[in-house]
Amino acid sequence: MAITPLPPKVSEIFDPRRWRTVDGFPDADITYHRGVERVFDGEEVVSERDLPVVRIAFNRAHVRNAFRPETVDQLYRAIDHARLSGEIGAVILTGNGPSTKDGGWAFCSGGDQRIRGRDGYKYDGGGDDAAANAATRAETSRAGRLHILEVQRLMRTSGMIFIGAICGWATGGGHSLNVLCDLSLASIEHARFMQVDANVGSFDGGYGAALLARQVGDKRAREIFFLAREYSAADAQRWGVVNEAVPHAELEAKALEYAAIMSTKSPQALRMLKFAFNLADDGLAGQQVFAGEATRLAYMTAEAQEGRDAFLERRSPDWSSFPFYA
Ligand SMILES: CC(C)(COP(=O)(O)OP(=O)(O)OC[C@H]1O[C@@H](n2cnc3c(N)ncnc32)[C@H](O)[C@@H]1OP(=O)(O)O)[C@@H](O)C(=O)NCCC(=O)NCCSC(=O)CCC(=O)c1ccccc1C(=O)O
Repeated sequence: MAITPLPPKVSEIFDPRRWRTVDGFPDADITYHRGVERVFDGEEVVSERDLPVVRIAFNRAHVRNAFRPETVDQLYRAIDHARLSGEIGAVILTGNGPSTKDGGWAFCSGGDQRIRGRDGYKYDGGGDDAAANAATRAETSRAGRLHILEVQRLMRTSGMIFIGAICGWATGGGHSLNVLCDLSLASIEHARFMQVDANVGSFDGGYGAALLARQVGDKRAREIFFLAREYSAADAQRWGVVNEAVPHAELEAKALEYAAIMSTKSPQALRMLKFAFNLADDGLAGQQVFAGEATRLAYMTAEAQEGRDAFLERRSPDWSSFPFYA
């Protein structure tokens, strides 16, 4: 059993003793850690075991954790890595902080407005002029310019449970990411919510608006978008935008507690429940995700295996031992 070095403290409320750095992600715009249980003998770690939880955090505190295309690529890659490992039940999505510039905290303030061009957000070096655009077009079109929406879909279709740990501002696309989280916690002292999309000529008319209306009710969702007024962690809890408002210092510990509780539950049951909650709102895409999992379960039965074996053995399938459940 490997014992890994304690990671650097990436955020004021990040506890290095409870995490290890995930190898292969030397990204600057996000940080990515795997949860561990370490047993200490004084200062010395005597044993360590991986837990089924990861922490993915925006790491651009100087701009209130606004995302640029590179951030979105890195975020997508980390989530996908966790998903494909088959070892992760919960993802804590948060922001590192505070800003060394002014001490401000942010979960995420949405798209980085400094690199927003006429047709979307630009990769580094891709300005609004034709020459720069030509140079970056292939890269840009590969990943998509509003590809935070791809992250939203990945969050929705992955069986992992996303826990938003809202440590500061959640605005614009960051507000939407909180809406997308399956569960959310907000820092009483620092979490602040404001759906500013309409201030800057943007509109998340997908999950960001429709799912919000599911959570807070239609009139309240319209108020949040149309008036773009700031609201607090307490408001967010009262309105159903987050599950709990907790003291800032306890935010990440509480998120880990949620993950630990869920790790005592059946992974299959949690996955099927998540997809069942999503099904109606996601239409046929939601039905496809739910049905995909149902098919996976069916493949594990003797009945489905009889169908496969009969084909491979060039005989008629014998269904006689399988009941008609009704
Ligand atoms: C977040 C604020 C309310 C915080 O206010 P305050 O604490 O007073 O701090 P400031 O002094 O304003 O900011 C500190 C520092 O950070 C810079 N900054 C903050 N936010 C951004 C940002 N989003 N982009 C770039 N830079 C930002 C700010 O300029 C300061 O820098 P200095 O150099 O120190 O001056 C407040 O900052 C604020 O309102 N920020 C802007 C929020 C915003 O407009 N967000 C974008 C909304 S639009 C969006 O997110 C679209 C996203 C998207 O891709 C999308 C597209 C299509 C469909 C769906 C989506 C989707 O929403 O997902």
